[in-house]
Amino acid sequence: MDLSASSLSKTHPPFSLSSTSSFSDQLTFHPNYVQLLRFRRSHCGLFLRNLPSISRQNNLPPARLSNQTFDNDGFVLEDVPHLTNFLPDLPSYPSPLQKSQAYSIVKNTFVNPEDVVAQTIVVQKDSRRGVHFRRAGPREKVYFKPEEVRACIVTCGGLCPGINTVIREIVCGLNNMYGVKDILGIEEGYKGFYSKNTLRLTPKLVSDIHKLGGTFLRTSRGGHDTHKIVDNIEDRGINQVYIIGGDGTQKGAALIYEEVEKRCLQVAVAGVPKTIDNDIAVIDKSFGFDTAVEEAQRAINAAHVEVNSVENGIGIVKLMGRYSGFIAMHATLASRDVDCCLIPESPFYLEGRGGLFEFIDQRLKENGHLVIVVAEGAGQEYVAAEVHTLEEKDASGNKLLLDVGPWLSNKIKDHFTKIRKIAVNMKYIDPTYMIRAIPSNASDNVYCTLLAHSAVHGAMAGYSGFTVGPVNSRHAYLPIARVTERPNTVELTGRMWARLLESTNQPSFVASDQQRVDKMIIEDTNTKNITSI
Ligand SMILES: Nc1ncnc2c1ncn2[C@@H]1O[C@H](COP(=O)(O)OP(=O)(O)O)[C@@H](O)[C@H]1O
Ligand SMILES: O=P(O)(O)OC[C@H]1O[C@](O)(COP(=O)(O)O)[C@@H](O)[C@@H]1O
Ligand SMILES: [Mg+2]
Repeated sequence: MDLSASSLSKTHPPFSLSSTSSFSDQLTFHPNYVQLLRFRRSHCGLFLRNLPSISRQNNLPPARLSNQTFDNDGFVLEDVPHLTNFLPDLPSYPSPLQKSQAYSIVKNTFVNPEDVVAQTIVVQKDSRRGVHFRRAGPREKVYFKPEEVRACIVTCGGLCPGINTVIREIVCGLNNMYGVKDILGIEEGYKGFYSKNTLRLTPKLVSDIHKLGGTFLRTSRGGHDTHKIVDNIEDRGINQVYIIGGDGTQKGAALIYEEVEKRCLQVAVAGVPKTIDNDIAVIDKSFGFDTAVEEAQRAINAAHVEVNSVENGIGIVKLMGRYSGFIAMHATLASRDVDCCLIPESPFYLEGRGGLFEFIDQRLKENGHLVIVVAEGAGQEYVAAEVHTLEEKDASGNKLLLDVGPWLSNKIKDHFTKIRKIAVNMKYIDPTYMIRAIPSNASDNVYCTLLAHSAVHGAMAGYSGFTVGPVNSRHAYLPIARVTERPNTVELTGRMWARLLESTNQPSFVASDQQRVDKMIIEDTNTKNITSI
């Protein structure tokens, strides 16, 4: 089975199959597999602007290879687009890596075009083969002459440890592996395409940036205007676009790719997923996450030292995690000093049997102190019920969260001092931005290097409209929609959460039916002041 992009377009020359409607799906049969080709007759040519760029190879309608299915044992390849899908005459060249001193000693310098990465690796004897992604890595043929490449890099959304390493490694990877010299930095996120001058990036300029937190290119939320961005890409003669950002950014990258395809531009659009929350689906984990978990240990440790030194000490540490509690869960598991971890995925309650107050009471009696880790997105519904503010959004349209940390601290303090008449020593720590702003640790640095290089190899090989990331430890090219269609969240029925519950012995807050009924009666009794249950 030959899955190389060129062989697919050779085996099934897309434009020999004509289609008169603007969208039509055609099935073409191959001895080994069924290939679903969706041909989109769109407006190539109508959008051609008066530019000398190498993008205007022809006016043929773009075709998209949406996926291929191995028909007899359930093999599915969720492929990424290739420039030859809509520029079938695009010439290819031998990869400059063939002459690289470093790579010449590698046994297999190039990835076999048929290599794929399985999404599910735990299988049974009779399992269907399931979903696969194209393996990332250098290809024997490239679709850009190094001297004709003008690449650009942009970073969008919130900060995350490791962004600078990714920037550095895209610049150095393009330069050292492929001899690409013309690399531009787009400053301050998507809006920088049309509102800022570019910055010329050289290996020398970026050589030390991996030691710094933040993003060398600065960042922003909002400001995604697909047409203005793609106009700008054309105007500047850019033909490789590297986009580092989270789910919102990757959705924006998909729109940029669609527009590029519509205009038939020879532009490779490569996404590198970034999120400190680890909420990007499909990939094993996001860069900077390890660093964040490690740095969170310092805050948890401080809280533990503080509460261990006083009477009835209660430490609360707030960690990032808008909708996904991965940082809180992993930081808790790693630390073993945490008594209770609250995450957005697991609703909790304060009062009554099995509630947080009862648990705090027990731990104070047993140990004289406790530490709670709370993810910023936890308990939002309770805070909202009491703090009456208008629902606000940031410039990207993300809902602004209410601050659960001070709310929880006050609730606990009030309950123990006013109702239980127990003096507690509350120590509240919010290290969220301090964690996000640090440089990446050693393992994230290596990870960022692999991500950056995968993106560079993919773009040079002519893939476009893809994102990169490890799937079961092997780096792959992923369709952007696959990583943005739903967020990655902590599975409450998974073993990792069970490990956490087992390690803290905190309430699961999943009350049994009887507990629920009892709790409702107690709450009802409290409000109506009825004594009989
Ligand atoms: N659905 C979307 N379509 C296009 N662009 C988007 C979308 N969501 C967000 N963006 C753009 O992506 C950038 C970053 O998005 P944001 O949500 O702030 O961060 P992140 O990428 O980290 O999730 C912003 O410039 C924003 O305008
Ligand atoms: O204050 P800011 O910069 O808007 O960022 C806060 C948000 O950014 C994050 O760190 C990450 O969000 P993104 O991945 O969308 O950038 C969230 O955990 C947090 O809620
Ligand atoms: Mg996001």
